[in-house]
Amino acid sequence: MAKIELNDVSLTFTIRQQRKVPLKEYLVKGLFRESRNPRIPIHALNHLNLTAHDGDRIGVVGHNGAGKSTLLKLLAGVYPPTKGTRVVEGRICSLFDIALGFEMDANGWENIRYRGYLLGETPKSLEKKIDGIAAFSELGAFLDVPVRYYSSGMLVRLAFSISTAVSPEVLLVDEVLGAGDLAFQVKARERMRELMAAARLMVLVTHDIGTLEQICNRAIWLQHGALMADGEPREVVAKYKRSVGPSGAAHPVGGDLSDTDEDEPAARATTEIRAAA
Ligand SMILES: Nc1ncnc2c1ncn2[C@@H]1O[C@H](COP(=O)(O)OP(=O)(O)OP(=O)(O)O)[C@@H](O)[C@H]1O
Repeated sequence: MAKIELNDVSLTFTIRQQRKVPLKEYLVKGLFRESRNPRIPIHALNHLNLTAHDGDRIGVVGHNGAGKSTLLKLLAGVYPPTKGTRVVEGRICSLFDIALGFEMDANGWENIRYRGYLLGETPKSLEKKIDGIAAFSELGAFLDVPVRYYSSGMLVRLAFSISTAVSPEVLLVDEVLGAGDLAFQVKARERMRELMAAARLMVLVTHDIGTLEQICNRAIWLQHGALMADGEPREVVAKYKRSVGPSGAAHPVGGDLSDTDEDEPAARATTEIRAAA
């Protein structure tokens, strides 16, 4: 049985206003002082409650920076909640940032093994799947070459072929359908359809409302990290669309930057971005 249970979950990132600066500038400008380089909390998720069970196919909608990807990463266990509790039961398959984390000096075959083990395969179970993974990637002789020499599209092919060879119970997907070239996309879509049908529980982040309404039986709408609506996809999407309005500029993008955070964030991101405060 697969299950997701988020109880009053909040996730706050803390960033610094200044980007990375040379040591000299850091000392001369006194950037070590809190007042000169203040911490800025970004409330990416705000007091979220969500329960999902077998059979739920949840589509997540919301503006840029609403917290959709952060929610997926929290469900996958990449980020712990700053506040509240997260329970996810079932074997998780995460389809986001899939081309990251390869061993660049290892070849394709070796990377299939490394990643397969990370996904919970055993040497025995992987042996049965490895030829299928290689065939799906269509990388042929390139599988003997260190992945450092792959193009970005070839890396995506390999990553997608491995990640989708498992049988997930909880499938977490973030706009992955644009993977690879045109020929690969056709195959990838078919594979995704099979995977989604096989998963017990799915959470899909997408800006493609048509796909969401086709695939999902439930939708949630996030705005500045808060849950605005949860229910039947058409109704939730209609509410989201109404909030955007005909001009398309109903609310500022990004997470909530209001300075009302009382928490010491558990997930402090090291980031070089200059906060657009
Ligand atoms: N690693 C990080 N460090 C600091 N802030 C972050 C980090 N990741 C996300 N954020 C912030 O958290 C907020 C939510 O970001 P998230 O990526 O979850 O949005 P999203 O809804 O997926 O947006 P989009 O539709 O643009 O992909 C944003 O304000 C973003 O700036």
